[in-house]
Amino acid sequence: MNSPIIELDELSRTFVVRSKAGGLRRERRIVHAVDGITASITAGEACGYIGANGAGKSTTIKMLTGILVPSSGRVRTCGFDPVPQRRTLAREIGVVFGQRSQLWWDLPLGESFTILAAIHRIGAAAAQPRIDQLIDGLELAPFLNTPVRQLSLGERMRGEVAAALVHRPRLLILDEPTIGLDMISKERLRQFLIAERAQQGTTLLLTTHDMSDIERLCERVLVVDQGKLAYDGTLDGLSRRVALERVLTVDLAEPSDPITVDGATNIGIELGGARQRLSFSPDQTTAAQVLAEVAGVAEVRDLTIAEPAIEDIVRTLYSRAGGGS
Ligand SMILES: Nc1ncnc2c1ncn2[C@@H]1O[C@H](COP(=O)(O)OP(=O)(O)OP(=O)(O)O)[C@@H](O)[C@H]1O
Repeated sequence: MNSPIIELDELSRTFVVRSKAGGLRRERRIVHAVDGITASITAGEACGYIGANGAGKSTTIKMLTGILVPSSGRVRTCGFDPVPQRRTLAREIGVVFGQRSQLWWDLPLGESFTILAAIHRIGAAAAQPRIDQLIDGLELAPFLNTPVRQLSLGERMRGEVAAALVHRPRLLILDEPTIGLDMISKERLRQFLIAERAQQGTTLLLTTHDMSDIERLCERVLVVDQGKLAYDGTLDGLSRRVALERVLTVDLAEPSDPITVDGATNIGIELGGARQRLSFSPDQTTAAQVLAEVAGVAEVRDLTIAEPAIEDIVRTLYSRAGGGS
């Protein structure tokens, strides 16, 4: 359990971007997509890799999986040098890109799994129990004969996860696995991943813009900003450091004067007082407590709770650290 499965040592990747600068002139700009990241992930861990758009997450994953050559520094994945040893590495890892498919679009979903088993040189007798296990865990039985292009996004994503796990990889890398999914599909996928990890001891590395993915799946978070590592630690530690407010929005049966509640600030009245927004710090009170107090003075018809956005977390982390660089 203690050997590192991912080792990044001053890992960097730059891109040269050329853009028009008026007339025939072209400007040459260097983008430091990943800028000296050092981190080590131990076998069996579940890590979230988060950051704003363009922070460098996908570029890191491409280097980890051997798709992209680092400009400098070192990366080892499952003990291999990913680019030269990409084929060997492919037997040890599973990768799911939320935006890209590894399934055969025109083939029935079930056939993709058999083809993938053959690609990984797993005999039919050994592959079938594993495929059945994945079909069962991801509730894929109703779609096995459906061509992939006819699947809904949620069904396809479950298919993608199964495809990435047919060969029992030690490391599963998920790039935005829940993007575009409804709440129920997200939760199903998360529950499966929790169970898979418990049963197989699979290491998870996932990028996401959804903090609930991190809360449910990961005990460790790495925050990347402008290619640099801004935080590496527990989610609790991150929340303590950033301590971002949550916002409870309540729709009331009747318009009301501004409601005041201990430990929360009323930050907005809409619909003539029928909708009110209360901001609170999770360090000081809970959503349930705030809601109970509101319900004590008005009848609540509906409510939503907004979690802090990853963009806000990164911005706050940096402003507290003195701006980063
Ligand atoms: N092939 C490329 N050529 C030029 N620039 C690139 C290339 N790939 C990435 N970049 C730039 O590198 C930076 C990091 O991009 P990357 O895709 O790794 O970010 P990300 O954190 O995955 O973002 P997102 O959350 O939007 O997917 C961005 O500024 C991006 O424009």
